[in-house]
Amino acid sequence: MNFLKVTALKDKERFSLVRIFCAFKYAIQGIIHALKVEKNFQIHIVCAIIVCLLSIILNIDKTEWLFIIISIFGVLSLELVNSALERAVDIATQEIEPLAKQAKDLAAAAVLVYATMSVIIGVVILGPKLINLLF
Ligand SMILES: Nc1ncnc2c1ncn2[C@@H]1O[C@H](COP(=O)(O)OP(=O)(O)OP(=O)(O)O)[C@@H](O)[C@H]1O
Repeated sequence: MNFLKVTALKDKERFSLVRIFCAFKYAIQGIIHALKVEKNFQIHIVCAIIVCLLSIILNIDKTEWLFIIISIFGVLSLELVNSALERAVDIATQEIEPLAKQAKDLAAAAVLVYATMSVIIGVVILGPKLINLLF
């Protein structure tokens, strides 16, 4: 192991507020980038805002809020991972590759599975209250 690698390793092990701040800054840059260019992420954000507004109007309780929050943040996180994986695959190959297709389809499937669960949670929590309000 050369000197630079040892120094980098030591630096990583050392508690550093600057390093934590930088990691936070890069993560925020990732979110801003996704907000600007990722259509699916933008759609999920709009859906999340609508669900939150409905939840406030329908006055859901604390436990219901926890389920809604876990659903929203879970979908958003998976969407970000999906976008990252798409980029990683695109860097790995520009060719049409069965493995590249599988990697992207599997990542998209992960979002779909979690989003389906989130819709079910939303319907179970908000559905009856919405029906009561409207009829
Ligand atoms: N290199 C590749 N080889 C084979 N199939 C690919 C490859 N790249 C993409 N695909 C297929 O095309 C689909 C769409 O890929 P793309 O990179 O456009 O992502 P996307 O699903 O459009 O994502 P987003 O809309 O979030 O950008 C993938 O799910 C996959 O099935």
